[in-house]
Amino acid sequence: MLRVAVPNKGTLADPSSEMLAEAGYRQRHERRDLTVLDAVNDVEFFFLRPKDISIYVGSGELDLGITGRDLVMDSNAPVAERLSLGFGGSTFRYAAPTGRDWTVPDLAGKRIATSYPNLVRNDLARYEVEAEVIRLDGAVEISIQLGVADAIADVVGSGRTLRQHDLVAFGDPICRSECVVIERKGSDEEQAKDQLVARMQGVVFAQQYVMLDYNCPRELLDAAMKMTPGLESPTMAPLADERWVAVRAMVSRKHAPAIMDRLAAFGAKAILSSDIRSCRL
Ligand SMILES: Nc1ncnc2c1ncn2[C@@H]1O[C@H](COP(=O)(O)OP(=O)(O)OP(=O)(O)O)[C@@H](O)[C@H]1O
Ligand SMILES: O=P(O)(O)OC[C@H]1O[C@H](OP(=O)(O)OP(=O)(O)O)[C@H](O)[C@@H]1O
Ligand SMILES: [Mg+2]
Repeated sequence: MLRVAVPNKGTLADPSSEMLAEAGYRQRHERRDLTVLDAVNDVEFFFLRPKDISIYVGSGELDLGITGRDLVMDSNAPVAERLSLGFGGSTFRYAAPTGRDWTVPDLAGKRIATSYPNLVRNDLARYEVEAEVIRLDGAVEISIQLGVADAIADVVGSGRTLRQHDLVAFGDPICRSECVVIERKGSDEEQAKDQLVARMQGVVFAQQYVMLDYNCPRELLDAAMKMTPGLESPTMAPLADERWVAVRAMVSRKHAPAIMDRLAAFGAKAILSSDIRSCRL
């Protein structure tokens, strides 16, 4: 049976479970449940702290895990990324009080608070900067005003928390993170792993596209096909009124509103956009 680790708390927990449910897997009903057996798909899910997930997968106890790339890098566990899930995007950055132009070499001899000590130590080594790394569990942005650190290294999402504490990010991002599926190469469950990853990939693709349906005047079909080429080519079906053709094509979700505007301006009618729940491309 395939054994898969899923975040039990934090930013990545709900979207990870929702994506697995969308891919057809059974998920927990009670937030306190630590395991769920999906007998139909022959998978057991383990709900673990995101920080611990790469340790379990790296040790070979679990076959696949869902967690943040930054946490994987901090763990130094022997795991590889299989798939990016398109959510939980963040950067991991140094930050320090505003009012000065900080650079990474300025950190020499300073105290840097972080919840990701290995990630930070590895990055400082790359710059050959020696500094004291202070490990905290969270709320790292407050550590400077409380006097335990001179700078921090932490997850930046919107940047709101940094602004609230008069901190400014500096240096290249230490890591660009998002939620990923990880594996340890060489388990006995390679086929089962491939199947779960393919189903998750189907949901990731589905979220990146919408299905567009519209009616197009027959004489404008060539131009319409150029606007919505679909994957191979759009589906076309004649309407009862011979002057019109129904067109259906997948388009990228990001570009769909602009494409709909152009189709409407062009003379298409009844332009509908609908979500795709899962797909294989
Ligand atoms: N504000 C955020 N925006 C985007 N991703 C975030 C944010 N905060 C944390 N993450 C991502 O979540 C993962 C951290 O998991 P963690 O267990 O620390 O959850 P958390 O969301 O910080 O919740 P908590 O601190 O309550 O446990 C990392 O991969 C990190 O990049
Ligand atoms: O750039 P922002 O959108 O403001 O997000 C960044 C903040 O979000 C996370 O904190 P979280 O809420 O997980 O609390 P924690 O520090 O206790 O982990 C992270 O550690 C930052 O503090
Ligand atoms: Mg956190």
